[in-house]
Amino acid sequence: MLEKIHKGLVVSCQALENEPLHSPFIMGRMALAAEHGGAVGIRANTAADLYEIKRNVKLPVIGIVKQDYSDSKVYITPTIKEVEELVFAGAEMIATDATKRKRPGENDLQTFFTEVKQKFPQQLLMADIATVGEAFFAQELGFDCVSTTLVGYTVETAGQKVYDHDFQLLKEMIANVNIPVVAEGNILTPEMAKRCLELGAHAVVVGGAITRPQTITRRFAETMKGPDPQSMTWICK
Ligand SMILES: CC(=O)N[C@H](C=O)[C@@H](O)[C@H](O)[C@H](O)COP(=O)(O)O
Repeated sequence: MLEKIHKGLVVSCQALENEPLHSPFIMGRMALAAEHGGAVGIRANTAADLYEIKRNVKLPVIGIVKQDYSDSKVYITPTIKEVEELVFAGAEMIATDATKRKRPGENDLQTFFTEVKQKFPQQLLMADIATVGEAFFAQELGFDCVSTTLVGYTVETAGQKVYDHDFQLLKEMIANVNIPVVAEGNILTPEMAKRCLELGAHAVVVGGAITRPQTITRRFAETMKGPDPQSMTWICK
């Protein structure tokens, strides 16, 4: 799979229960539209969406299950239960939160990783991380690749965006790890995606800017209301 997505666009087709497009049927069609547009892979949430997406496209899929547990802030594929669902649904790669935060049941990342590898030794695993240290630790554990998915979504990185200072964090990750680094999270334009590849990203995952019409609409509406349309703060910060 890593070869198939190399230097390409992976489109994240996700809509949670509280989002207007929540439906495996719609995600299947989103994935088809992405395939028609030139995507080389899909990222999908839940086994149900994954099944439907696989009925619609031939592209490899990075699977996740977003699941909240009361005793942990980790919600992207937090336990072996979600991993099992994705393996049986046929995910070519499975992404999981690989920050150092405690997982449900006081589990830590290393124990979880060992459990997954024992049960599914052939399964490709993507580490969703937020810092260079987490990227390095994921490599040490044996993850197949890292993705910048969680930059800005942990306490340590609150307020940060992956594109800050011309993708400084992405550059540092690429310089510090040998496994592929995927750029993901708040990649809002084709130019930003291209820049990530120029900097050495293995691939780029784009979600909201392609598959969340409510956020695309909001960006238009808010920019149109703003006093200075030239400022374009949402891409230039
Ligand atoms: C932080 C988190 O939960 N990210 C999720 C991970 O799968 C998705 O909601 C994002 O859509 C995906 O990472 C792509 O990012 P963006 O939608 O910004 O292009």
